[in-house]
Amino acid sequence: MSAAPEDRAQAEGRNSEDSLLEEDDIEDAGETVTLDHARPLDRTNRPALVLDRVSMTYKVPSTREEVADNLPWYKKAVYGLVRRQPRVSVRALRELSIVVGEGESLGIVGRNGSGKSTLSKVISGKLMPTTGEVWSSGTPMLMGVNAALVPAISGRQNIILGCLALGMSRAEIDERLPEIEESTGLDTAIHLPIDTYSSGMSARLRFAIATSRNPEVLVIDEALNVGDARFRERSQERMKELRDQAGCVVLVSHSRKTIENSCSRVLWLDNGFPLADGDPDEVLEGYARYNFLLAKQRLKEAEEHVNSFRTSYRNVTVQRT
Ligand SMILES: Nc1ncnc2c1ncn2[C@@H]1O[C@H](COP(=O)(O)OP(=O)(O)OP(=O)(O)O)[C@@H](O)[C@H]1O
Repeated sequence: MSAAPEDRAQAEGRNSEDSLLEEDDIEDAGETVTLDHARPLDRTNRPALVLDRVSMTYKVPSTREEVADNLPWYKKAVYGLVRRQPRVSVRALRELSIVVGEGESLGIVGRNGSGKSTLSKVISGKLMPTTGEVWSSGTPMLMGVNAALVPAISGRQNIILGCLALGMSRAEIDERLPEIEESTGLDTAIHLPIDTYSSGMSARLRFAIATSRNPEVLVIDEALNVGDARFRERSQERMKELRDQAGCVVLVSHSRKTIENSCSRVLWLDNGFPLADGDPDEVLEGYARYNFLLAKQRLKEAEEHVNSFRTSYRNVTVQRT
């Protein structure tokens, strides 16, 4: 284990603007995982990624009048003086501890605003968690739909730039360039400026750049949902290769098919809470039923359904040796 962002003090103020589930309802007891390289884990392979009591609370300005009304007089005065809106805490991630083993691919599902992107940013180090620590066996790489590409230059030049940004030497890039170009499947379009590309073509390029280095921990946020059947097949093959090379993949997606085809395990988040973590068929089935009940406005049944998952979920306990 190498990377360990520092523990940060608990954020002040714990009032989320809307919360479906209460924190006290999450049980803390559960499996214990020991961070010791010499001893392999029972349940997983060696850990590639460990999240230890990670949570994330954003502080954001709010125009909601009750927020301002409920402030003590001195805070009202301060906000009035600096003409700022009062801030509220949005709890994007409640306390979460998970271990992802080498060779595993973890899918993350959940409704809009459930904390998936926040989690992917925390894992990849783009965002410092409010509490807790993230440990990984290598530097995690986040590949998102918005990964930066330079529009005016060709696909090939973007590959070179992207690989330089990933820390590859020019000689290494020259050696691997034909293989990376081939993996995009873009053929002669690789020589055209990428502002002429379709979104699927750009997605292929981003995927090829991000996976060119065999990162030990690859975090993919939605990027596989675009592209045609051939691209999806290629990307699944590549993800399998990455997993086989003892890395781990974390994939955020709204597409059940993408998760089904690519993941060996699925984490379901709801309003920042982990509801289930396990077999893809089981978790995806539960999530699909929840969405079905919500869509049919069968809210009581939906709540009972979600509660049955909530009570069966166990956070792991991470111990250091
Ligand atoms: N930069 C930010 N500042 C303040 N609040 C944020 C920020 N990013 C996300 N949030 C809030 O955190 C919560 C979780 O958002 P997040 O984007 O992680 O959810 P998500 O599951 O990825 O959603 P979606 O499926 O819609 O992409 C939401 O309530 C959102 O409003």
